[in-house]
Amino acid sequence: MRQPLIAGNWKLNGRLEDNQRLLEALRGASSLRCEVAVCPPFVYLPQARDLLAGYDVALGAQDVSRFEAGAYTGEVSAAMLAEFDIRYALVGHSERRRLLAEHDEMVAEKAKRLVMAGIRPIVCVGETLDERDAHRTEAVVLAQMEAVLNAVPEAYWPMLVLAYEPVWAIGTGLTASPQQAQAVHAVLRERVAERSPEVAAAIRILYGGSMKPDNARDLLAMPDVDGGLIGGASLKAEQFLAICEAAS
Ligand SMILES: O=C(CO)COP(=O)(O)O
Repeated sequence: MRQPLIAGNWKLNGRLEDNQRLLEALRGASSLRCEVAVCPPFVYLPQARDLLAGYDVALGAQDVSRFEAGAYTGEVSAAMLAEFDIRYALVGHSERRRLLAEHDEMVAEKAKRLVMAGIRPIVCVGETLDERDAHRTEAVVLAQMEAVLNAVPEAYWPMLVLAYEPVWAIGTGLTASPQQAQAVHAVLRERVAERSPEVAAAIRILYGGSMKPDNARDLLAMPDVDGGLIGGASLKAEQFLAICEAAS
């Protein structure tokens, strides 16, 4: 059985004082049956690590450099993250693909850096509304996923987590229906199965895009939805914890 994972992506939000309240409230998540992770901005990772020490809430970063070290101003490497007990890092979030022109090859390089440093990549894939309307959803998400599978050595595939985040559902209040999400998750898992049935059976595929307490249960009830990547609702302890409970 795949243990559900609920990960909160804070995006570009947070202040020391507000974080403290939120993180203290999230300590309550450590008694739940699902795995819980928070992904604050880089600078707040040490604060989150300190406030969650001794609690079963994992830390994730929102990104990582595709470079190992050197003259890359502003970048944060996988080895640096590994010094801070970081278990997960997002790669390929659609906001970065769109606003910062990240393409599949860069996302794949980042995933490879992470696994080599012992950090589990949460690989985000998802189609835009235009791509969905043009019946290109499957082709888009499969290409995004395969770029990572092709770059990361097979021995490290068990470290991967996938996140299906339809771009049209992120921050819009529109959610993929449970059936829409399930259909894409099943396609992703089938493609992994063609390459490794064992990895396909174990890999967790999260859904992200306006997941809230009132729709989480139905989405998480789908056989191939193994958790959630939560944006807006991860900033409110009550909502985030309610989603974690729905997954437990
Ligand atoms: O992008 C997301 C998580 O990475 C989803 O964001 P929202 O939950 O705010 O739609």
